[in-house]
Amino acid sequence: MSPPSSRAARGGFVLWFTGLSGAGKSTLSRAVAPALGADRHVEILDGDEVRTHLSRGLGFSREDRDVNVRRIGFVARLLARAGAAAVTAAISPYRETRDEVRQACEAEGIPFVEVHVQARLETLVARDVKGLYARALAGELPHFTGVSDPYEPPLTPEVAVSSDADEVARSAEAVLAHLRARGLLGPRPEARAS
Ligand SMILES: Nc1ncnc2c1ncn2[C@@H]1O[C@H](COP(=O)(O)OS(=O)(=O)O)[C@@H](OP(=O)(O)O)[C@H]1O
Ligand SMILES: Nc1ncnc2c1ncn2[C@@H]1O[C@H](COP(=O)(O)OP(=O)(O)O)[C@@H](O)[C@H]1O
Repeated sequence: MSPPSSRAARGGFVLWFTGLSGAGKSTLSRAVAPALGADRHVEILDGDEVRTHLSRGLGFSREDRDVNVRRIGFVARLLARAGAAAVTAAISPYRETRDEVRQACEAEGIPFVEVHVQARLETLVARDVKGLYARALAGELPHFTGVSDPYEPPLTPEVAVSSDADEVARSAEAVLAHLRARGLLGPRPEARAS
């Protein structure tokens, strides 16, 4: 196994989006991904997609969510160890479990960047892309995050964006600016040219 310094030289990191269903995790992960890939491989581990493959059969109890989040964290860590930008987009509602994944990454020298994608419940209910909030509010979906199940927001995320207040491009730029400031991304293309 190679030492952490050579991993860091290849530039792998974990970019972890967390937030309620419909807050914009997938949208933002897709928006930032092209900018991450200039000099490294990029993979997106999307909650919905993971649940059709890696976590097929898991439900939404605390135990099942924790298994799901730990699996996503494990795969993200392997990808980052190999030099990729591993982008994750799962609700990941429990602080302790997210922090466990963070610690496992940081123990190996892998940067872990947590992005809280905030949105007011009323915005999500109005959006209701999948019709799940209507069902949850009608009592038809028990354990629905933010309605009938907990969501523990990060206390000190590296980046917090609000999809109520900001356009996708502005939120994406906030994430990319943080990555640049950390030295995880090259300069903007126009800055490089000048
Ligand atoms: N009870 C309940 N609570 C929350 N979400 C539910 C639930 N049932 C189904 N869904 C759909 O599953 C998606 C969330 O899966 P995740 O893997 O991201 O959740 S978790 O991190 O394990 O908590 C989530 O997708 P996103 O909207 O992409 O977040 C929902 O579409
Ligand atoms: N500022 C914004 N940031 C992110 N998504 C937004 C924003 N404004 C509207 N949306 C819309 O909200 C929805 C978010 O859905 P999605 O990205 O699948 O959320 P999640 O992955 O968190 O469940 C999309 O339909 C997206 O177009």
